[in-house]
Amino acid sequence: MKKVFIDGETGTTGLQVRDRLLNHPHIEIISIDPAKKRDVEEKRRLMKEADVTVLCLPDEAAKDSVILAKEEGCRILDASSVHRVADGWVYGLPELDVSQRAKIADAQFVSNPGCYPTGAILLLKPLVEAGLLAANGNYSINAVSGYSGGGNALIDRYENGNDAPVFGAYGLNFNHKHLPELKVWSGLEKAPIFAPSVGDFRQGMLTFLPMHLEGDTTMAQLHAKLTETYDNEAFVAVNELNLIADDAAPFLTPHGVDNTNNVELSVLSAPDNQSGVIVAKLDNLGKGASGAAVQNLNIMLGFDEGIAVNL
Ligand SMILES: NC(=O)C1=CN([C@@H]2O[C@H](COP(=O)(O)OP(=O)(O)OC[C@H]3O[C@@H](n4cnc5c(N)ncnc54)[C@H](OP(=O)(O)O)[C@@H]3O)[C@@H](O)[C@H]2O)C=CC1
Ligand SMILES: CC(=O)N[C@@H](CCC(=O)OP(=O)(O)O)C(=O)O
Repeated sequence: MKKVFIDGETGTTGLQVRDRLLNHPHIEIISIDPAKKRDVEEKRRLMKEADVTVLCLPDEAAKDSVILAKEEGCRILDASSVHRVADGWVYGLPELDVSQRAKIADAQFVSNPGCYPTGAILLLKPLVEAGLLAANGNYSINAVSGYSGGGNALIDRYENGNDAPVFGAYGLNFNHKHLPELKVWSGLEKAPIFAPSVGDFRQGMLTFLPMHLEGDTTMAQLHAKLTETYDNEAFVAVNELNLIADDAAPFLTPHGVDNTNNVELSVLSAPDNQSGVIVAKLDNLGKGASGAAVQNLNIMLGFDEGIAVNL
């Protein structure tokens, strides 16, 4: 058995990592006494005992725990957004490219991706790398998330408050914390315009990339590239190309992969085959957080990466 300490076990992400690991045959969770969850020396003791510590903490608290891990030489998987483009850290998106799994397996420090970037990077990276989308292009991404993406505070507002909007657009200062990882790991030269939103549903997420293609590139080519790229990936499915006729417009919802580690990519082409939308669907708490965390833990600890990734 390997031992995992979840620092922040009672938060939204921490609880879901714990619930998944309770079904893991080769991992034992070592828990902190709730009364001591902010006690630095107790954290240090558990980190030293654990094979990997998962940080499910607000950003500032995650930085403090990383200082301890560095002092003790412990392995960390950080679910916060602090280290996603930081030196010395490996980006925990195994499907990023063929070398990523080996990097995750060998790393002392792995950063779990943000929920929105997971969908957007899976869409953009292979298309930019193949030259089908320009690396220096101007892109706009809009997205909608379940309210659990805002952690305990937003969950409380939606489930116990009386002022939560059915729908709200935010991030409109164009400085969302996910922009750096989105730009770097998609291989873009300029950060996209990113307009996220939240709706009155607990979990689920859609990330949209609308586009007009340049030159001879077609939506069918984008679809073929995505299909080829993720052909052998267990957690990324590419739907059939949807060439939209007037009477066949799909109705997309953020649901269908809730509580799983799965991502569903769709290419929706306008009849001209040179404009349309590509879309990623995932569970912000699943592949967007806790499912991805367990997948990364499995890779770090040498287990089959699909063990216990779904609730
Ligand atoms: N929710 C989501 O969809 C996703 C979240 N994340 C990331 O995961 C991390 C956690 O987010 P989330 O689970 O949503 O947040 P929550 O607010 O739901 O949970 C954070 C938890 O950390 C605890 N905590 C705060 N400070 C400390 C500390 N110094 N030591 C120990 N525990 C502490 C909190 O306890 P208390 O309640 O007592 O303050 C709470 O239980 C964040 O960095 C977030 O960016 C990543 C991907 C998706
Ligand atoms: C609805 C909502 O508030 N979502 C969060 C992102 C949640 C997430 O996954 O981001 P991290 O992994 O970086 O925490 C936000 O936009 O800040």
